[in-house]
Formats: sequence, structure tokens, C-alpha cells
Amino acid sequence: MTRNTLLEVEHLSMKFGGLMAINDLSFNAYEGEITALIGPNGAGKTTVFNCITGFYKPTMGMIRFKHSENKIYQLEQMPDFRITAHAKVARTFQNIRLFSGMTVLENLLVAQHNKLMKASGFTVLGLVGIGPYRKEAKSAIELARFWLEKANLTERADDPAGDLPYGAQRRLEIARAMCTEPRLLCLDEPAAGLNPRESHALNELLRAIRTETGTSILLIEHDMSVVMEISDHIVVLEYGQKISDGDPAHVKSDPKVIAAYLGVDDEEEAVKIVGGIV
Ligand SMILES: Nc1ncnc2c1ncn2[C@@H]1O[C@H](COP(=O)(O)OP(=O)(O)OP(=O)(O)O)[C@@H](O)[C@H]1O
Repeated sequence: MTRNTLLEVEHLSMKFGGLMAINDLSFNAYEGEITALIGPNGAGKTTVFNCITGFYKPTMGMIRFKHSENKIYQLEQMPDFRITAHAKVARTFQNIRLFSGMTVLENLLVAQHNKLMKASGFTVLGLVGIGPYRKEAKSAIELARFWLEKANLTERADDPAGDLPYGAQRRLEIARAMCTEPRLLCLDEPAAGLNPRESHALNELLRAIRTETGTSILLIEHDMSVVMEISDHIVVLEYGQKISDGDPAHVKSDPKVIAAYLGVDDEEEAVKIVGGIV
């Protein structure tokens, strides 16, 4: 099966003073796939996300995002709000950033604010008329309902987001990002702090996103049970450089990855240790 490249990161480097957080990194993410970015603490994963989503301007390198062969965005040259609005890249953060005083449903509708304002023609008359705004408002509610159901939050729709259990808040954040109808969804440690049941519900939601919308996902995650279970493709970083790239089976048995995770310099030694454990 041919894979269409969605994201091409080429020779990306990011320097903070004397620290090379990302060092000549190249990798691809493909349409409709879940790509995981993994690596030990401080490997540079969040910095890569920040470069892709325009929070940082990379020191060097290119980030190409292809909607089609004719429509390619150079993300490293775009401000963050354009990356969200035009290139359609959405993200969540390591710490939850919901509107906690608003209800679950309101959080999902607020995410569609841009689309609704555009339909109003940015006028009060547009809001009260029977034109495109009403149609968009209806479709916004339908989309919110769809993601409420996929995130298993329909029963909590009218509760303040801040009252939800932690795992449900994580799912709501993802549902909210999906209401912006992204081409690429970047998730920074979505399974952090979840119990096994919540982790399972998260996996289900991510699978539903892939199968039902075809949205591609770029995932930073430390929980290997989540990574190995749902990823199509894994890129491993250590000290800002790529040390492995392939499917879960390849990455899992790569001596360089095992050595990086065990903090052992000698790759043969690392493989022996893992062999002794499993
Ligand atoms: N704004 C910044 N200023 C200075 N140094 C930074 C900045 N952001 C990140 N770093 C440094 O860059 C390196 C990579 O950090 P980054 O947060 O990208 O790693 P990570 O792989 O996401 O780590 P973790 O898994 O712990 O979240 C670290 O040494 C970090 O201290």
C-alpha cells in the first residue's frame, strides 16, 4: 500500500543559547497514520511539537505540510495562528488547558468560533439572519454531538468541564481539538496520569479519530502500552537526534532504542539485559 506523506521534517535544528535541543532531525508522518515521537526525558520531543505548531521558529531546517501536491505549507515560515487556521494543525498540551468554568458542550462550540464568525460575515445582522450563520450553527452543534459521543462524554455535556475526572478532561481536550477539523492532531502526552481504564478509553478515542475521520495524529507519549498498541509508525529521539524510525516491531527490538531507555551505552549489553527481563 502506498503511503502519502503529510508532514516532512527536514534537517530541523533548534538551539537555546548553547544547548542544541534538536540537532539535524529529519522524519516523515503519513496521511491517516498515528506517528509517535518517543524518547527519554529532555530528548527534544516537545521542542519538535513547538516548531511544527509555530510556537518556536527553528534555528534551521524545513517543515513541509502537504494538503495535496499543489497545496504545500512551509510551517517554519508561518505564524502559529495561521498554522492552526490555514494549515489545520491542532494540538493539545502536557497540562490540560480547558475552559474549566464552561460546560463540556460549550468547550466544543467555542472551538468552532472562527467558522461561526466567518459565516456571520462578522456582523450582528449575519448572526440574527437566516443566512449561512444558521446553517453553520446547526452543523457546529452536530459536530460537537459527534465528538461528545466518540469521547464518551454525552452524559456530561452540561457539566462544567472542570468537574470532570482527569481522564475525561483529557478526552474532552482531544474532542475540542477535533472540532476544529484538523488535518494533523498533535498530542503531547495525552496518557500522562491516566489510570488503566482511562488509558483504554483514550486508545479507543484515538482509534476512532483515525478510522472515522482519517485525521493523522502525531503523538508524544511515555506510556509504551499506548504507543505500541496504537501507533503505525514510531520515531525515536535521544539528545535531539533521531536514533530509530520504523513500525512498532522494528523500534521495540532496535538495540539503540533499548540502550537509550535503559541508559546503557553498550547496545549489546542493553539487549542482554532486556533478554534477561522478558
Ligand atoms: N524555551 C526553552 N529554553 C531553553 N531550553 C529549553 C527550552 N525548551 C526546551 N529546552 C531544553 O531543550 C531540551 C529538550 O526539551 P524538550 O522539552 O523538548 O524535551 P522532551 O523530550 O519533550 O522532554 P520530556 O519528555 O521531559 O517532556 C531540554 O534540555 C530542555 O531543557
